[in-house]
Amino acid sequence: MKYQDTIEQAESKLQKTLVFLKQHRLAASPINYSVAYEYASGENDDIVNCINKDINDGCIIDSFLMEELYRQFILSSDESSEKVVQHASSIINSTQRHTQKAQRDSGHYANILDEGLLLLNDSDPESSKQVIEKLIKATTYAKKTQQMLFKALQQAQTKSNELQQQIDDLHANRQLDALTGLYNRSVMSQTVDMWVNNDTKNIAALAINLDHFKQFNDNYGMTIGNVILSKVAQKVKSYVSDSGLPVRLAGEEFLVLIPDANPVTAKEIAEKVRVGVEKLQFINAKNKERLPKITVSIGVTEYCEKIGLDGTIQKATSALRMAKATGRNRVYTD
Ligand SMILES: Nc1nc2c(ncn2[C@@H]2O[C@H](COP(=O)(O)OP(=O)(O)OP(=O)(O)O)[C@@H](O)[C@H]2O)c(=O)[nH]1
Repeated sequence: MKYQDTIEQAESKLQKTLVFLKQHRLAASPINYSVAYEYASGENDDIVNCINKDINDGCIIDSFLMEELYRQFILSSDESSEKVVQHASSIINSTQRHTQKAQRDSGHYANILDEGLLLLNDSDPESSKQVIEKLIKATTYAKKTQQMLFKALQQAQTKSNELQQQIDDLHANRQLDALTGLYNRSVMSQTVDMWVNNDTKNIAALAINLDHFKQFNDNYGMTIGNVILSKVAQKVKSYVSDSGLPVRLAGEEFLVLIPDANPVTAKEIAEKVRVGVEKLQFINAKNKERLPKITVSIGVTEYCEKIGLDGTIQKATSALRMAKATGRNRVYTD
């Protein structure tokens, strides 16, 4: 990021950033601050659009969202991509250097060969012997150059495999939420677009939310809360990742989208997830104390093209609210 503001401009943006953080009750952590600054300065359109949309939709601007925006629009475009690009250009430069040297050497070798063949003379064995010796020397040198080139190409191959791995990791990182390993919102939108374009029928939407999680955080702290959140997410994923797309929608809210699942199947899957989470047992690693049961409430609905993904999420969330209102730790289908 590069800012070339005057002191006055920077101060005004700082003020706006602090107001934003205060307004949304966000701690001034480095990540929250960076995203809030980008928003307040209005320079990062992606961040401005996402936050404005969430505000308009009445969504809470929490540190989870800030982290996602940071990873998606600040971190990814700066550090990680830069490292991969640097790595790629070092491979290309090194391979180019070796190839150019090999080209020069083989041109030189061809000249020596041409000249030598012209000078070979049956009637003058002594001069022919000298020519042959020169040719042997040049051949040995050319062989060495080729071996060096071969080695350099092998190294470039190894490096480019590493690079491919880095690119794959980077790609996966951009798709996954760091805490839970579930997919993020941008993968969700892309996947639903793809399903709709392919005429996929019966996309079930399950909105999943941990019950009384605030109380849990208050009693055991955010760090243990984070571990629980991640374990619950893994459990959810274990039931649906073969057939559907598990997404971390917001702080402690997950959404699972399952194509080709009629309402009966969707309800069955939701019930399996609910029971699976209920059965999880957590032990506090520090004092070996057994932690209270964690349960989830689940709202089930069906994707409706007329109202789109946002409308479908709202419908699933309404069903989830009914599951909460009717006692929690239950599945409600609309
Ligand atoms: N540890 C942790 N907590 C989070 C995270 N994201 C959101 N939360 C917490 O989740 C809690 C959600 O609280 P509420 O929306 O009041 O809901 P609840 O206490 O689960 O109550 P019900 O949903 O009505 O059952 C808040 O305390 C948030 O701070 C996160 O990433 N980690």
